[in-house]
Amino acid sequence: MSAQAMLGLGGNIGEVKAQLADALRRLDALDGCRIVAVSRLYRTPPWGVTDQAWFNNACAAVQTTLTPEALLEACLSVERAMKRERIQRWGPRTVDIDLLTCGEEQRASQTLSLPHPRMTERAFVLLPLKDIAPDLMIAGHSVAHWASLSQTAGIEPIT
Ligand SMILES: Nc1nc2nc(S)n(CCO)c2c(=O)[nH]1
Repeated sequence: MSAQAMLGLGGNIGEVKAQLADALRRLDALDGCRIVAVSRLYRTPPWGVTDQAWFNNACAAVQTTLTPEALLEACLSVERAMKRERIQRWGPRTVDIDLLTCGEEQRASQTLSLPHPRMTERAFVLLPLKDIAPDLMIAGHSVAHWASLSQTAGIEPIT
């Protein structure tokens, strides 16, 4: 059984563009995962902890035969392989991979919430996601609609 999942990728330490490209290559190389679309890269103001460097963000679509739980573990394994350090919650990071959606799956556990609970509030997710899935429905509205409501001040595509 195959489904399309959406990932949010970001970072604000180091050569982020190269790091995100490496993360996507690693995901694409995993059994049961195939990257089928990647958004432009965006420069975005930090959300959450605001006194930190601006981020680079992108979104990717993955065709996958993995369960949501296995896909989450695959994303965490790529972060570990790239030595992503979790220093401070919502603080600076080299590379971060968020599982946003996985087909029509819904989850609400300690380890996994699907769709991602904050994705409709985050312009750094919605703008890249609109590049590749503008008509994806989240909580009754399209990604394009959520993006039109989001605070996009200062967010620019880099690529
Ligand atoms: N602009 C921006 N702000 C963020 N705050 C957090 S936490 N993160 C990590 C994503 O969960 C980001 C991010 O990727 N981009």
